[in-house]
Amino acid sequence: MRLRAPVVPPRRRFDGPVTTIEARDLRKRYGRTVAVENLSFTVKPGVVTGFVGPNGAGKSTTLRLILGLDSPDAGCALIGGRPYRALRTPLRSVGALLDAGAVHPGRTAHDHLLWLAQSNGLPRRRVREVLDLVGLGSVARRRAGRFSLGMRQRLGIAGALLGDAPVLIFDEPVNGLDPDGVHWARHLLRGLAAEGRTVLVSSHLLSELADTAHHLIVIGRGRLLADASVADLLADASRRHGGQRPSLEQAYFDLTRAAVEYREAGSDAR
Ligand SMILES: Nc1ncnc2c1ncn2[C@@H]1O[C@H](COP(=O)(O)OP(=O)(O)OP(=O)(O)O)[C@@H](O)[C@H]1O
Repeated sequence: MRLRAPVVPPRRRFDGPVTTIEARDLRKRYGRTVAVENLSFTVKPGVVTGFVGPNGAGKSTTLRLILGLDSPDAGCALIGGRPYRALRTPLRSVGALLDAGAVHPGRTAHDHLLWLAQSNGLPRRRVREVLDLVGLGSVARRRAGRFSLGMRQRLGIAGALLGDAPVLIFDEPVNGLDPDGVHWARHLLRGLAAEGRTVLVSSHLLSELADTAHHLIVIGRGRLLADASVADLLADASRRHGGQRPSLEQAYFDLTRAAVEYREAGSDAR
């Protein structure tokens, strides 16, 4: 089914607290596999920050550590200076889309969001608001099990927006969206940042972020490779390529070339 592209609402200045996401010397290993090693960065409000790296770089692990779904072996992850598990109203503090498939297939889109809203003390009216915002208003009473991948993705985005949080984290948000949907999602993410929110978007495909992100955090083999604005990354790459104008993709390949293989603990003396 083809959904009408939802209208991105006019910008409003977000008047909630200014909040950052911080990773401080994060380390996580699974057996001999290094997932994340000495990883530190700060994600600031007002811009879309892309979180990129090759497959197996440690992006999902980092997001799970930030969202308190896993515990680090060392270091810490903070949202507004607190670990996720210490947040008193988590969904009002941080909205996240990690796995769009994590919806009971027998529940309607409306009931899924209502359940989320009620279990987080959020007003019922937010359900209708976010359904309209993501363009699912007309299929609100349809069971999520009958949704296409793109519709499930929109439902996941709706869940992340439910708490009107100052911090938003999206893992592969355009996965399964058609070109209209991708265009809409880009505007949505940029709009949320323009409202003054902190927006972190993870992807293993730079092309998905090239027109969206203002700033990039690049990781490979669990380590930080770059934490810079898109403009600075392009300027650096241009210097490396003798003044030519390389694409952002070329800049990314330069950074990640040596980091595309998985690594076991102790197998690399870097
Ligand atoms: N629960 C786990 N048990 C064992 N190894 C794990 C576990 N979770 C992640 N890993 C390993 O940690 C490394 C980092 O994985 P992670 O999923 O965080 O990377 P990613 O950057 O999200 O990759 P992708 O882009 O493919 O989703 C990989 O080598 C992965 O196999």
